[in-house]
This record gives sequence, structure tokens and C-alpha cells, in this order.
Amino acid sequence: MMGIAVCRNIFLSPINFTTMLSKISFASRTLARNARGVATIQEVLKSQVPQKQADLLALKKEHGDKVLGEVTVDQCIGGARGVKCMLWETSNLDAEEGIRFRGHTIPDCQQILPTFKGPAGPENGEPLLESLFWLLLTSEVPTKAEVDGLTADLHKRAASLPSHVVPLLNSLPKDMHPMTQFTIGLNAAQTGSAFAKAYQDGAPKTEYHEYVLEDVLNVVAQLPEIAATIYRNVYFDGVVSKDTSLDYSGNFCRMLGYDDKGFDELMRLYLCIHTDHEGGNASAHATHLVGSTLSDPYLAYAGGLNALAGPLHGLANQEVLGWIQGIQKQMADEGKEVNAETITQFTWDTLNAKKVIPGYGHAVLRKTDPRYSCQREFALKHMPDDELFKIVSTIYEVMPGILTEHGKTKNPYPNVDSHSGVLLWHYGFTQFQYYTVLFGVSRAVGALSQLYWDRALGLPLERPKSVTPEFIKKFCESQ
Ligand SMILES: CC(=O)SCCNC(=O)CCNC(=O)[C@H](O)C(C)(C)COP(=O)(O)OP(=O)(O)OC[C@H]1O[C@@H](n2cnc3c(N)ncnc32)[C@H](O)[C@@H]1OP(=O)(O)O
Ligand SMILES: O=C([O-])CC(=O)C(=O)O
Repeated sequence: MMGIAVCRNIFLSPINFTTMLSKISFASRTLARNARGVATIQEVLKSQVPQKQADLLALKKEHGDKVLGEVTVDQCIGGARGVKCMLWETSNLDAEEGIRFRGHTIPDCQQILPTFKGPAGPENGEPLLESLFWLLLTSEVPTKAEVDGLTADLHKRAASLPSHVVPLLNSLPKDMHPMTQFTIGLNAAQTGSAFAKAYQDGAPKTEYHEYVLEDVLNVVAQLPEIAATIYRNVYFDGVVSKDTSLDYSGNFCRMLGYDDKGFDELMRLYLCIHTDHEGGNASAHATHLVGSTLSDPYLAYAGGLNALAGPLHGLANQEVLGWIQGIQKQMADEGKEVNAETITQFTWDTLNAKKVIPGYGHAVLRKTDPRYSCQREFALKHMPDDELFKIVSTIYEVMPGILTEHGKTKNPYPNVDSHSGVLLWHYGFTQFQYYTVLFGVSRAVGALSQLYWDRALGLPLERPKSVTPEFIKKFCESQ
């Protein structure tokens, strides 16, 4: 009742949105809390939806005809860089500062989100993935009790993975790329989609988001078993063991076959920082686009995974390790050291061969990726003497200068993929052809949180206009 009264108010006199929204957020949270003072994520979202729907309607009503920007011919031909044409709730990317999850930077999240030990704060370790999932979905910082409730719910939902999925994965050729196996596994799990069933049964569009939320939670819950089965099949004995007394990341580490508290912490950090990178990146955008056709979250995120599997996007982390191994091998063959001088030579050889330097450059960022920086901090804290980390650090010293001299890339600094592999390698996770699957487990949390809001806000089918080269020429000549 309170939510509806306030929303009518906003609709009639749309002033001072921000103050109003923070009051509403608090009110919705209070309303959602149950007798124990702990809300479930479903309760919080249910209490938020009417207000968010009203806000969007009011925004459209008040500002629908305003111009957000123009599109140049370069942007039309050049991958729509900088074109503002997508609504994204969960995160925002600034070219200089990097990512903010619901307004919070990565260091903020490390300060405010609950950890495995309990209270927030770096002294207690890295944030739990479940706490970031809660933040991305609801825009609120959860309590530890709420996060624990979400962890238990996800563990329970993991058991609903349809029984044909693991046998199907077991039957795939071991030399099929892990990302191909991953999308096959997720597509196969789609038989359990609550949304697809509800749609077939004639659910009204006002209820779509309720079924989508079920699927979003189920997909996030089921992905670790799909991912771990692939890892254990391709590289080991195919056996996946769980420990559901742990959090999502800790349990996932056990499923992969790692039992090391240091690796658990790394995986908590890793899974948090790869979740979301606003809407325009290829995997999030693909998920959003496919989902806009009312494909269910399984099919929509499989689309996202296929985009993530490309070397200019998520596969770059595998490429980084391959590139570093290339230097190591060549220098070993030539009896030379891997140092600033030989890295510089190897870099120029790569550039002169008309290939990209994986892990460097970015479509939006124009500074060192804060996800690179926080991984570097982790390495400085936990593995300062690691040989591969030293190579990655030397690459960081020389690469921006070389790329600047080369004169093509708009951003000569490292992105997230430049650092993730070296950390995994340190803990014995050396199967780098698999690394993008880990990225895919994490990206589900961001892309699917947004997909929930896409349906809750009733966003339409995405269908931008394309133009022919003849149209562009004629149009420009007539100006
Ligand atoms: C999680 C992520 O997806 S982060 C990105 C992961 N990808 C990589 O690390 C791959 C290496 N980097 C790249 O290929 C690019 O920087 C991208 C794809 C990330 C961004 O692409 P764009 O926005 O087109 O970059 P930009 O505008 O700087 O490109 C201009 C030119 O510089 C080149 N360039 C950009 N980055 C690099 C690089 N790392 N090495 C060599 N050349 C580069 C581009 O290929 C392009 O060349 P062209 O004019 O011959 O086509
Ligand atoms: O933002 C992008 O285009 C690519 C990226 O770093 C991500 O998706 O994490």
C-alpha cells in the first residue's frame, strides 16, 4: 500500500526523484522483512517492482521525447561505440574510473559486502558472490543473514539440474572447447525453464518476471555443476564432489577439485569482479537481446556465453596465458631471459604480424581496468614472488608505452583478462583453455540480474534500425 501511494505521488509531481527513491528503497526493505527481520531476495524484489515500474513510466512520460545523443556515421560503422541506446540497471562503466555495481566501485564493495567470515571489510576477506548478486538484483546491501539465506537457496536449487544434463556432458568429445560444452550444457538444462512453461501455459505478461526470477536463480545455481563437470571430464576423472556447508564460490572450488582456502578467496574475488560491466559488452548485450524476444533465461544466457567465447571478449584471458607462454618458449629456445627488453621485442613481433595483444585495450575504458588493479593487489598480497606474476608486472611496465608508440589502440592499458590467468595458475589451475568458463559462471550473475529487470519493467523486443551503405552516402550527400 505504502509503495503504491508513494508511486502515485511521484507520477503526479515528478520532483526530487533521488531523495524519494532512497526513502522508498528503505520502506520497501522494511516491508519485505519477515518476522525474523530477514528478507528473502524474492520478498525484496516483489516489494520493489511496482515502484520501479511507476518510476520508468514517469521517466518516459516526463522525458520520453528528449535527445540523449546523436549517431555519427563512424559510430554506425564502428560497432556503435558510445551510442546510448540501452537501459541498464545493475551497473555503469566510466571510461576513467571503471565499473560501479549499483553505484559502488570494487573497493567500495570490498568494504561493504558480507564475506565468508561474516562482516564486511577487507580484513575478513573478499565479498561473497551471493552478496554481490543481492546488490545487483535489488540495489541494496544485504545483511549476512540474508546472504546466508540466498546461499542455502542456491544450493537447494542446484539439485534441480535436469538429470539428462550431466550424461550429455559426459558424452561430449574431450577436445571440444570447454565454452562450446558450456553452452551445450546450459541449453540442455533449458528443459527445466519455469518461464518457458508458464509462457506456454498462457501466463499474463504482468507475471513474466516472477517466472524469470525462478529461472535466473536456477541458472545461477546450476551453472557450477555444468562448469565443474566439464572441467573434471576434460582434464581429470569426471568426478564432481560438493561441500554445501560452504558458500557458492567455496562449493564451486570443491566441485572443480580444489581444497585450498587461498584459492577459495581468489575465486570469491574473481566471481565478483567478472559479474557485470554495464549493458553494452557483448555477453551482456547478447543476453539482453536474446531475452528481449522472450526466450527464457537459459536460452538468453547461452547466447551471452557464445558472445563471451570470442577472443576479443572473454576468451582473451585464455589468449593472455597463451601469449605469455609464447614468450617463455621463444626465449627458452633462444637461450634468453624473459625481461622488459625481450617482452618489448616479442610485442613488436606480435603487432607487426597484425595480431592484437590480448589483455590490453578496451572498447570503453581509457585507464587501467580497476578489475586488473584489484587482481594485482591480490597478487601483491598473496603471491608477490610468483614468477608468472613478475612477468605480468613487467608486461604492465612496458606495454602502455609500446601500444602508444604503435599508435592504434585508443586505450594502451590492461583490462581484466590480462591478470586473471596468472592468479589461477599460481594455485595450480593451469588449464587455461578452460578459463573463460569461470568468467561465464560469474557473468551470469550480472547479465541475468538485468534480465530479471528487463521483464519486470516490461522492456520491449530490441530491434534497432540498420542502414545500407547506399543510404548513408545518399543521406550524407543530401545534408
Ligand atoms: C572482458 C573483456 O572483454 S575485456 C577485452 C578483452 N579483449 C582483449 O583483450 C583483446 C585485445 N584487445 C582488443 O582487441 C581491443 O582493444 C578491444 C576489442 C578490446 C576493443 O576494441 P576497439 O574498441 O575497437 O579498440 P580501439 O578503438 O582501441 O581499436 C583501434 C585499433 O587498435 C587496435 N587495437 C586495439 N587494442 C589492441 C591491442 N590490444 N593490440 C593491438 N591492437 C589493438 C584495434 O584492433 C584497431 O585496429 P584497426 O584500426 O586496425 O581495426
Ligand atoms: O565492457 C566490455 O566491453 C568488455 C568487458 O570488459 C566486459 O564485458 O567485462
